[in-house]
Amino acid sequence: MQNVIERVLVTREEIEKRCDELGKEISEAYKQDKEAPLLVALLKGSVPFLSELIKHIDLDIQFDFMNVSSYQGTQSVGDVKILKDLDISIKDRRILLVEDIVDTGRTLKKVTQLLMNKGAADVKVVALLDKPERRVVDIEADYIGFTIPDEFVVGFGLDYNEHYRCFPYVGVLKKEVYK
Ligand SMILES: O=P(O)(O)OC[C@H]1O[C@H](OP(=O)(O)OP(=O)(O)O)[C@H](O)[C@@H]1O
Ligand code: HPA
Ligand SMILES: [Mg+2]
Repeated sequence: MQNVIERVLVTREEIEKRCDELGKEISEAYKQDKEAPLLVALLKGSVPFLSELIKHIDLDIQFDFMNVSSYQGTQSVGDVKILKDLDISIKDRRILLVEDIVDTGRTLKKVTQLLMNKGAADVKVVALLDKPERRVVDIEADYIGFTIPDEFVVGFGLDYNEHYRCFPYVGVLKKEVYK
């Protein structure tokens, strides 16, 4: 275990197994549609999760990326800025938003509203992690990988100031790293 990690919360094997389950659920939910959903992944944290999840979705899905930023270090700054918009038109498309974590919920709320305003037929959310104790806005993901306690986590896409994203598991960051 890397020495900045206090303890591992979710192992690589648990993530793979859960992505398989989520992929099957999602495939089942959208299988009657004429057109498969467009997965919209939020850069950068959701990239490892998107990569694992799409292996398990048995539909002709497409994916695209948006980049919004809301965190500096371990602090949510409240204001969600759009740094990169979508390339593909989402008018009348069913969207599945792919997130690494729902924490305060501000990012999800803002992006969901934005996609609806652009004319999406429907927006659902799949999140690898959910930290419900930290929520400040009323929003929930439709598909959740793991519910975790109120601790700052890194790995499998999640960073602390752009570090530790590439750990293959999700772990609690030692407080001495950021205090
Ligand atoms: O529920 P919230 O409190 O809004 O927090 C969740 C969001 O914050 C992080 O993004 P960040 O801005 O750190 O971008 P990143 O994915 O590039 O790390 C994370 O990846 C989520 O998108
Ligand atoms: O616990 C977290 N870790 C990394 N990034 C985050 N963005 C929101 N919560 C977290
Ligand atoms: Mg981040």
